[in-house]
Amino acid sequence: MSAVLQLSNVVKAYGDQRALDGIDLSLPDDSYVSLLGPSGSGKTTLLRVIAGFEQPESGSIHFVGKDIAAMPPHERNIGFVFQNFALFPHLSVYDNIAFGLINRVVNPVTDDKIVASKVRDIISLVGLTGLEDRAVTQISGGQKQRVALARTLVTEPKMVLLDEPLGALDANLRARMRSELRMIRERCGVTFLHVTGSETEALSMGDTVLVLDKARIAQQGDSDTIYNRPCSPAVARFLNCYNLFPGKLENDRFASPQGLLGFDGQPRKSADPAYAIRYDRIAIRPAGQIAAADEVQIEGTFVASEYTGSAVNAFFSLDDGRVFEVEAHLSHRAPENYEPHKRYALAWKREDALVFA
Ligand SMILES: Nc1ncnc2c1ncn2[C@@H]1O[C@H](COP(=O)(O)OP(=O)(O)OP(=O)(O)O)[C@@H](O)[C@H]1O
Repeated sequence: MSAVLQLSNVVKAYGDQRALDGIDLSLPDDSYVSLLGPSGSGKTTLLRVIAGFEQPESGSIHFVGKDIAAMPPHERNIGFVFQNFALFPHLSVYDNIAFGLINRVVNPVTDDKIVASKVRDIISLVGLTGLEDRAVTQISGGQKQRVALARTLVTEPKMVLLDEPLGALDANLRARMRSELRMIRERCGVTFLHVTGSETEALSMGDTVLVLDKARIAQQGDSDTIYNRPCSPAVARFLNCYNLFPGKLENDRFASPQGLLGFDGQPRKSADPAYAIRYDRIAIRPAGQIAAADEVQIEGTFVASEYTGSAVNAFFSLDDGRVFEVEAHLSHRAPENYEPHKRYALAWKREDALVFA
């Protein structure tokens, strides 16, 4: 797959602080890319630099093979969808969508028939047929999101940047719009770069996931790689599905506050040593049970469980006060009841542990 966008060593600073610190990335054409990162990691800044609303201090940006560093935003052919939709409240759905087409600086469309045909195609693409004449103040949050997207797509951009596009929607609608957005993107065949603070959203939506941490790209890969093989403790921590222990390598084991923990395979190089085990790789057994030779086992006191619909998350307190989380998917086993204040053995396979050292 060819690259639609390439950034090389892009630096953007606000005063002494670097919001982007040497970003190298290459985004494939015709794909859904999720951009995930903690608050303040530089996600919005990266979108703004790509769109041309901010000028980087250094580095190059190539879009569809062209250097666009000096090109103003309206000439870039890159669409932008904001979290707050930014619709014109006094205009109808149709007029909001037509506005960008009629008023754009480059190649405005002045023929009413062409405008009508393009707007109607897009309205059908995003599923708003029948609502053309409705005021945008009289439609739902999800419909407003679709108008915002349609208004961008009607200008036929080569790429669309979406900054937390689902952030203003309630949880139910948010989940529905995730698959809608993916479908709309597939139909129009352009690359979407979607900023989100939610790891679930990023992993479920992106063909490619970019993880930004402290102004740098911490990892870029498909969802499966990011989820199963986070490249650093920072990425694992941010994914919110790994228990992490600090410590250091001691021969072929990892010395942690929970004692010496075994693992298979080679540790990944890291300045921040840690032992990581995923929440859903852990078995809960009666305390005192002997672990198998290929397992690692610690003990913890059961605190509480949280039912999430498809899974139950159980929380244990370890001897040093650390909280340890176990996730049981309900498709794998029926939910079990654990006794508060009782000790349990927590076991996992050595091969499932990830070690950074
Ligand atoms: N206009 C500005 N002036 C000064 N500093 C800024 C400006 N915009 C962003 N920053 C700083 O740059 C860093 C990156 O900000 P950015 O908004 O890109 O982060 P983000 O990952 O999008 O965060 P969030 O998820 O909270 O929206 C932050 O430390 C922020 O305080």
